[in-house]
Amino acid sequence: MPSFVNEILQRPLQVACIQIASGPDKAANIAQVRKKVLQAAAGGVSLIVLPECFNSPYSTARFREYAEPLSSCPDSTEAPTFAALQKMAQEAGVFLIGGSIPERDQAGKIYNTCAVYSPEGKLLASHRKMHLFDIDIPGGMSFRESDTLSPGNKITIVDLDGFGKIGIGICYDLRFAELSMIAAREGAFGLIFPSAFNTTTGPLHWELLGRSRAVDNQVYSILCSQSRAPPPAYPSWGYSMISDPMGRIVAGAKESDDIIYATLEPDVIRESRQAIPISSQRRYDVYPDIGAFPIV
Ligand SMILES: NC(=O)CCC(=O)C(=O)O
Repeated sequence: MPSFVNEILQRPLQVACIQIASGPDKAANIAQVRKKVLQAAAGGVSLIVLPECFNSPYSTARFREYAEPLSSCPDSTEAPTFAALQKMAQEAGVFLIGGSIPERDQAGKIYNTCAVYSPEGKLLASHRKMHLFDIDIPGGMSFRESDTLSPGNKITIVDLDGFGKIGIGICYDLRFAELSMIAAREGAFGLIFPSAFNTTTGPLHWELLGRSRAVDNQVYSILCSQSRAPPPAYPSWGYSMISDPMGRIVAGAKESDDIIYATLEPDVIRESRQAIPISSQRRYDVYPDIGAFPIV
């Protein structure tokens, strides 16, 4: 069981979140991301995060058209986005949390998938959005990802060599505290959520959820959103933000395109856990230990 004695974040980590809006031109979306990744990397960061569905419009009717097969050796004709991400990570020399794009499996099912690359361009892991965004708020946001997407079935924890572990979720996954808690209990120092929240729930829940996941688990939470695009595009909330383990927002964007930066500090995790020792105060004599859930 990791603790502050056995550092969960081994050294300070400089992070950037790229907040952009995607449009219908896939090649232009990829080119935009590449430009921003190289720009952020020039600032000396080691980890870059992209938003949800950055290679396509965020639309269930369009996902299949933009979907690509995922492999550790992507073909640039068949999978131009995955191939570009792999190359970008290498070119920039950073860990790259590749937001998400629609992924097509061999059976033709489509997933909302985040691919994670090492600074050498190796595919380290992939996360398929587990909780599909199906909501219907009268007079507000209605969306049904399940019309075209299939859900993933695993919690994704990635070892960033030399730093420690992170947990990955995609947007709506943020609402399910179990995913975050299990990743944190497995030793993640940070929870990363490529996102495209919306303007109905965003004002109420986005900041609340981001800060809560950080405080619940005494880790950093990193929420990277699409920026707000004019109608008829999906109304992304924006407001990418990084919260520290005390729930302080240490970097934040507004609605428009931006790159936000923060340094994640081992001391901040250690100090919050020493000051408020919730991990040793849990009442497993009263309720079950969800953090003991086996990861397959
Ligand atoms: N892309 C998403 O999963 C959106 C989630 C969202 O907006 C919410 O309210 O939850």
